[in-house]
Amino acid sequence: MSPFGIRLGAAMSHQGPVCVGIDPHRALLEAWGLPDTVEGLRRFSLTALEAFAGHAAAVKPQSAFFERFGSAGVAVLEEVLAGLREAGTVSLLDVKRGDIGSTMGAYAEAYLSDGSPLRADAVTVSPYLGFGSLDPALELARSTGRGVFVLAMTSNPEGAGVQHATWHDTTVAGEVIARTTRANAAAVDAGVLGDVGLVVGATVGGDIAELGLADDLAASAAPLLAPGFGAQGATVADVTRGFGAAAGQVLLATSRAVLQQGPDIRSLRVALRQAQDEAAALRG
Ligand SMILES: O=C(O)c1cc(=O)[nH]c(=O)n1[C@@H]1O[C@H](COP(=O)(O)O)[C@@H](O)[C@H]1O
Repeated sequence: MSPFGIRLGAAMSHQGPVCVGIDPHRALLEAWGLPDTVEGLRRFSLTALEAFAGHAAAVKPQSAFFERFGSAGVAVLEEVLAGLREAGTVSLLDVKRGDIGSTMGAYAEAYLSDGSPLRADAVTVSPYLGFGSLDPALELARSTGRGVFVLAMTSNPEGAGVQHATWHDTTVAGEVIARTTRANAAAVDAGVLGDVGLVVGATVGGDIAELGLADDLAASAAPLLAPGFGAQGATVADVTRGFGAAAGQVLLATSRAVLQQGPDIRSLRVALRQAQDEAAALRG
């Protein structure tokens, strides 16, 4: 399998830089006329899979909405991940895991090893136990052609209290970006997207400018997963303004704004296409 960054970069060029989420909220199940049960979850998820697989650069199931139903819900998540693999669509599993290194190794095996039923092309990880605690995930991802997305500047307003904090003359977010740049050294030299991505909310463009981090983001070779587009209010213009030189690395993430158009598959695809048309402006 070629490296994750290369595969994602190709998919973004081919389909447009949009990652569509599969977030089976209780309210969305209801809006789709489905019961809030495992069977409702399965019908929702397989409909979304059919609508999006092969039509988006990446699809991002949010684990919490599946875990809510216990092991039967996790089995549906496995089914979705297998469907994405079969379709050749990049899967980003949103689990935001982070733990001490030895336990992080077990999370890495769960999501990034070749034999695991929950394997995805990439997972979201949290660096707040120290960036170095993520090493087992970074190493396994690299060796299996997979990737990770490290939380750097999240889309929620509460994130700034931690992420803008200063430590040894740098902000926590700045340190996460610097460590990611080092982890992506080979990709930086080659001028391609690396296997270590960053999560930078589409809503935080103003903060990026204020903290002076746009050039650092651009130099990191990190694909930038940018949630907050659509339901959380961010627009492509916000991203273009705030991300500056890094806008070309952005993979816009959107879940509810598209899913609200279901359950009709054609309507889901139209909403996805609309997001992709808007996002095209990011690539110049
Ligand atoms: O890692 C994420 O995907 C993520 C990071 C972040 O900073 N903000 C954020 O909203 N997300 C996720 O992105 C999705 C956004 O969903 P919508 O607001 O419905 O588009 C949800 O699955 C969130 O958990």
